Amino acid sequence: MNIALIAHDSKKELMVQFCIAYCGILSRHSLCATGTTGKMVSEATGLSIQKFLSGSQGGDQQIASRISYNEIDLLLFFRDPLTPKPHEPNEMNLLRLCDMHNIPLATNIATAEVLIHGLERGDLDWRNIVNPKRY
Ligand SMILES: O=C(CO)COP(=O)(O)O
Repeated sequence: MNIALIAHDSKKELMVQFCIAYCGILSRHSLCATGTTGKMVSEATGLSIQKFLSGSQGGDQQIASRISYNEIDLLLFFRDPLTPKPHEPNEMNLLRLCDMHNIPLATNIATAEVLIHGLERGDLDWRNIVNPKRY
C-alpha cells in the first residue's frame, strides 16, 4: 500500500512518535510525505520515505496529485485546527480528493490508530483489488 504522511508543525512530534510505535507495520509499505514531516520521521525511524516539497512550498499539492490518480491508499494527516495556514485551501483540496476516491484518511492520531490496525488486519486490501495495476 502507498501511505502518505503529513503533519502540521505542532503535530510533527506526535507523528514521529506514532511512526516509531508502528514502524514495523509502516516498514512493509511504501511511504511518502511532505518535506519536513518526511525528514523528521525518516531520521527518527530509519524508514525509507519519498519526500516531496514542504507543504507551504506545494508538497501537499504534490501528494494531492498522486491522490487524484488514486495512487495513495491511506493518508495520515495530523492537523492543527487552531493555527490557520496560508495554504489551507490546498489542504482542504486534499481532503476533498480523498473523499472523491474513497481513500482512508486520518486527521488525528485517534483515527490513525484505528486505520493502522485495520491496515495490518487486511481491512484495506480491497484497494489492491480495486486498483490492481498500480504495483
Ligand atoms: O505544511 C504542511 C501541511 O500542509 C506540512 O509540510 P511539512 O511536512 O513540509 O512541514
